[in-house]
Amino acid sequence: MSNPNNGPHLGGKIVLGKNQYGKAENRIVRIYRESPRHEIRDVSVSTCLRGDFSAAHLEGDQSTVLPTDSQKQTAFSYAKEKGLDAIEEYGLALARHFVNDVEPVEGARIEIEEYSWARAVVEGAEHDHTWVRKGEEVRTAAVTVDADGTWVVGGLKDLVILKSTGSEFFGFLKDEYTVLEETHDRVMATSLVVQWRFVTTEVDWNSVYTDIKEQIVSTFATVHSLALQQTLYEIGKAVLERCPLLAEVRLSAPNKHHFAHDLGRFGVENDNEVFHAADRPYGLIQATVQRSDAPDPGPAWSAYAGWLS
Ligand SMILES: O=c1[nH]c(=O)c2[nH]c(=O)[nH]c2[nH]1
Repeated sequence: MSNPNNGPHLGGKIVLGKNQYGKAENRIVRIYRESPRHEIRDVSVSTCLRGDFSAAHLEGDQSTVLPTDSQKQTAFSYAKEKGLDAIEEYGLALARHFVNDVEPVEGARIEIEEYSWARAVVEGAEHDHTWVRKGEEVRTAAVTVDADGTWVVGGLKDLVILKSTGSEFFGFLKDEYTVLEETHDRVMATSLVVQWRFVTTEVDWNSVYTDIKEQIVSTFATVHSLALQQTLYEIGKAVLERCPLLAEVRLSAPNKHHFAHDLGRFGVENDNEVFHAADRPYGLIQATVQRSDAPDPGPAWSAYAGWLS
């Protein structure tokens, strides 16, 4: 085909680049019903296999391809066989299985989200087998296993948090387009995504998770914020100080702007009491906080969903 452009014409050989495949977002609910007081776990599990799958791409030869359906079936069966308590532990079991027991698989990544449920309170008592969905945050885990090692990243997302004072934003750089007014008292709100990289798999996953979440919330509340950037750094620092098993914390925070609404037009005073909660656009502030001696992250952050974007 002729190239109508005057730019460079490339004639190199076409080759297959990086590739991976798996079953995304298996929605698995596990009920523990050994006693009348049932337990529930509710997760979304994505499996992803890495290795030499070039024959499938180049020749349509499936002899090394473990179907994504088999990966899905394994994820469901492991919810019974291995149990589904800490999502990090369950992810480790799945990843190790694919790498150790399925011959062509050189690496596996398991990404999990957990949706939490609280026992319904009926006539003043917690019910044995009815729950209401907790909306507070989604717990996350990403486990990678390959020939070079094992990496576990824990985390949470959708933690919507707001403070009604204790936040300022002033002294910022100004140019001819700057109209933003300085403030010494504003609402600060965000929906936090925080991920933390472990340096070991010898972890009491659930209690560490509880500690980290508590630290995130208390740091957000108690740091007098001069910017969301500073708050993120302080959260990352406090989490690392609290948990020596972590090398690195990554944070992403949309600045959910709350603009004091102009009531002066109606002769009504608005002393930081009535706000327009704007949903977009939003500032998006992201930061990594790590120890100076953090080991190399390897493929810890090499995500499955969104990998090609
Ligand atoms: O905490 C903030 N950081 C910014 O970088 C920024 N930019 C902005 O307009 N408002 C804010 N707030």
